[in-house]
Amino acid sequence: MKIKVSCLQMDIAFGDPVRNYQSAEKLIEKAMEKHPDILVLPELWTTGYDLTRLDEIADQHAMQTITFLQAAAKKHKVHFVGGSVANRGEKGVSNTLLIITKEGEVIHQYDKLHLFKLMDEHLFLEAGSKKGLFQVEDHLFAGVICYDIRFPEWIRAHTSEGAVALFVVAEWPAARLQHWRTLLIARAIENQCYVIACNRSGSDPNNQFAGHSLIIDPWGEIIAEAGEQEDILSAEINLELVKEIRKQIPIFEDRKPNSYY
Ligand SMILES: NC(=O)CCC(=O)C(=O)O
Repeated sequence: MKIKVSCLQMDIAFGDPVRNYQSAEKLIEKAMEKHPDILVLPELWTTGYDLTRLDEIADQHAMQTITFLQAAAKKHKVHFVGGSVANRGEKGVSNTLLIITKEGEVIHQYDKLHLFKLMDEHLFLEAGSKKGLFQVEDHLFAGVICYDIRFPEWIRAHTSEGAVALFVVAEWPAARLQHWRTLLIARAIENQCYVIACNRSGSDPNNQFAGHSLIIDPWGEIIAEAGEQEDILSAEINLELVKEIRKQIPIFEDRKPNSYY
């Protein structure tokens, strides 16, 4: 089964949701020229890391972003791994990944588990606890957020339940571009899954971001990579390849989890 995915590597206006919805709308229109099945947006794309102003700009139950993505999904008949948003709920603000089908149904919301202290997330955000597994047209996928890729056991918790592709949404700084590329390739090889990783471009008052969104096959080969600037990165993924590679080197059968801890 072949699926076309596109990452919207957008520049994010700091603390300005109105501008960011406008930018996203334009990028979505442009991305649809290539007729993708799934569109991916970056982390915290409506606000950026303007965490000190979350009282003003966090999205109440993510409703504004959900409504925006539902309309786009139905208009273009495309599934969304809709990036993450600063989502104000009952217990505070979470960094929430939104999965919306082409029919406009919200099928999963994943709250980032590992909060990144270097960018003050622990001071302003609540950590989640549930996995990012979701199903699109009979395929089991996983969605995680940025710093989560440094935790191989968290990714393995998803692939050992059968996930065949890992979607990563990120605001990853250029200062650690080498980590970004190396970790994503490693997660693809060790889990024998596709990795579709959408980073942002541009800068905010504290960081220059790396761009370099990546689409990596289950053998660890990069099949598409963006540069530093705002861009749309597209590729076709072939989910049969996951089955073939898992058969050739059966790591999921060969694991010895009882000996690991
Ligand atoms: N937004 C993030 O989670 C950034 C993670 C990061 O930069 C890292 O090095 O890890």
